[in-house]
Amino acid sequence: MTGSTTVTDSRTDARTLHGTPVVPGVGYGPVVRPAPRPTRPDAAREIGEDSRESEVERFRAAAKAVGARLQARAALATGSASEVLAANAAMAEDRGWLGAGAKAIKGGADAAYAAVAATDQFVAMFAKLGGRMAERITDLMDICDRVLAELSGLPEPGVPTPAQPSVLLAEDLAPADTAGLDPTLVVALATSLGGPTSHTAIIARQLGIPCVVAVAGLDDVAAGTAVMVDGTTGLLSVDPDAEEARRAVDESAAHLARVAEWTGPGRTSDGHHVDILANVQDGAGARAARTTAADGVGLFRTELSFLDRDVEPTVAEQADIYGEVLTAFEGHKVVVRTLDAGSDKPLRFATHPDEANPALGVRGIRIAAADRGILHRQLDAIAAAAEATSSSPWVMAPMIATADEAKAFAADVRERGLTPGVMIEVPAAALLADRILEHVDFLSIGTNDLAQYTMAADRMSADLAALTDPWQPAVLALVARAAEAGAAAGKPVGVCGEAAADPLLACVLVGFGVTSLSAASAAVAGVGARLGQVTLEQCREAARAVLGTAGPLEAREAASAVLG
Ligand SMILES: C=C(OP(=O)(O)O)C(=O)O
Ligand SMILES: [Mg+2]
Repeated sequence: MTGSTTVTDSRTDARTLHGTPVVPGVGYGPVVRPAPRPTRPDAAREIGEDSRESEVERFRAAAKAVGARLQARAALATGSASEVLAANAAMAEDRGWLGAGAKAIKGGADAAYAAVAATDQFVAMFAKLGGRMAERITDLMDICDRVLAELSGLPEPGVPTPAQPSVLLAEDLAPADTAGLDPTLVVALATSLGGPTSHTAIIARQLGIPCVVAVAGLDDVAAGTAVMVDGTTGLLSVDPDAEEARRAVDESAAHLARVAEWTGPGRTSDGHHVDILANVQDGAGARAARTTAADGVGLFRTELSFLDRDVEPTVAEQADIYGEVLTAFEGHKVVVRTLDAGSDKPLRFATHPDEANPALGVRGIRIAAADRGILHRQLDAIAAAAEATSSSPWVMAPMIATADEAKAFAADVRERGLTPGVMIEVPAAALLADRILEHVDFLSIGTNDLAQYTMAADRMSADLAALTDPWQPAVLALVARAAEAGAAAGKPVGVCGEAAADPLLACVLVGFGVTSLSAASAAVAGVGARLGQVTLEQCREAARAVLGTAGPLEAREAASAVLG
């Protein structure tokens, strides 16, 4: 039940695939695909004594080619992406690492095995040193894979950096892969797996790359084929008419440019104020969000800053990172979420290992139940960042299920002079929102997980994408209940899940009584512009209408009928 089909466009005879649209916009170009990681040899191939010198040369030449390629990319990239690529290029030609490889070859090993042996040696050393050195492990393993691929004549592993604007197709992408994408070179993105709230979708939205997920038949589209991805309709056309495709890209860009002219503040056409905020994951994201009309940050996903860490960052390191976001939005509202580790966002230093069912396991605030120290150190870091930047961030906990959890969290937050709130993303919390509000100052509804847990459907599953649709009336009924509890208590209730990034649904949420909408930077203007076209009464009428429907399609239609 994917809701995805394959049809033939009779006008162009192009093959059209259907998926779930997640980031609006149209991109057209040749397909690039991530290359698989090479298999690491676990035993050496014996090299005869008289061939060892040339084997050393082969090893050095492969490392040099990898370094040169990374260096060339660094020269084309800008900002931190360029710095990271240059540092990795230097690592490929590190004398210590090359020396360790050459030594293994002189001992009789082949170049591929020597690359792995040298890497293992340095990985062990970096792990022992810890801190910043330990963070280089992933980079070094990546260099090793690239050298192995070069030695075997295979394409470079991982997401390629295309030479021309291209469309990236993949099964699914890790957050680390998508975070480094250059939107001028990857003009659209489509995956065969992943739901509308998967992190591929979230990061694509942050980068403003048109994106469609859960596309059936995608795996059959070969690299190099010209495709057009429409992130508004969810259609992917294979080999479309080139002229028509270019026209569609231009029209979509013109539409997005008109929307981008929206400058805020967030309000309905009759002046009802709604905070339109941005979701960010680090300082760079916050600085980018600052260039939009966002009134502040409604969700700072702190865990995304630490996906590549093996060990918990120190309080000082954390404070620096949080301070960057606070500085970018000086004088504005910033809502910091404490670590939401586990399940689809595993952190090596905070995730409970070996769980049969991680989405229902020890994730989010539940980690603090086992290790309160990790939460306290993070709150200390947020308090230190607040003091250093003279700001007053709001702080919220993910995955709260009970009023007692909210009470304990609020006490820890207030102790540090900060404002406590919680996320509503577990149905139990939505149902008892009134009792939770006795302890905290605000709520923020995470519709991504709320949909997952309400519908008992994995948010990462392409097969279940129709169930995790935030337009599901059951999910919306819980949102309405939490918003009502907030209105009764006179406390703000925001939405920071992907529902807030859908301009039509955003109006419905306002109709429920939601006081702020937080979406990826790329979605801010679209949401603000749409809200400015409707009255508060229209939003309320649309909200009443969707609650009377039986399914997401009917709910969308009911809202469109009222909101236009
Ligand atoms: C905002 C949410 O949190 P995340 O997507 O990071 O789990 C959510 O669940 O809606
Ligand atoms: Mg969540």
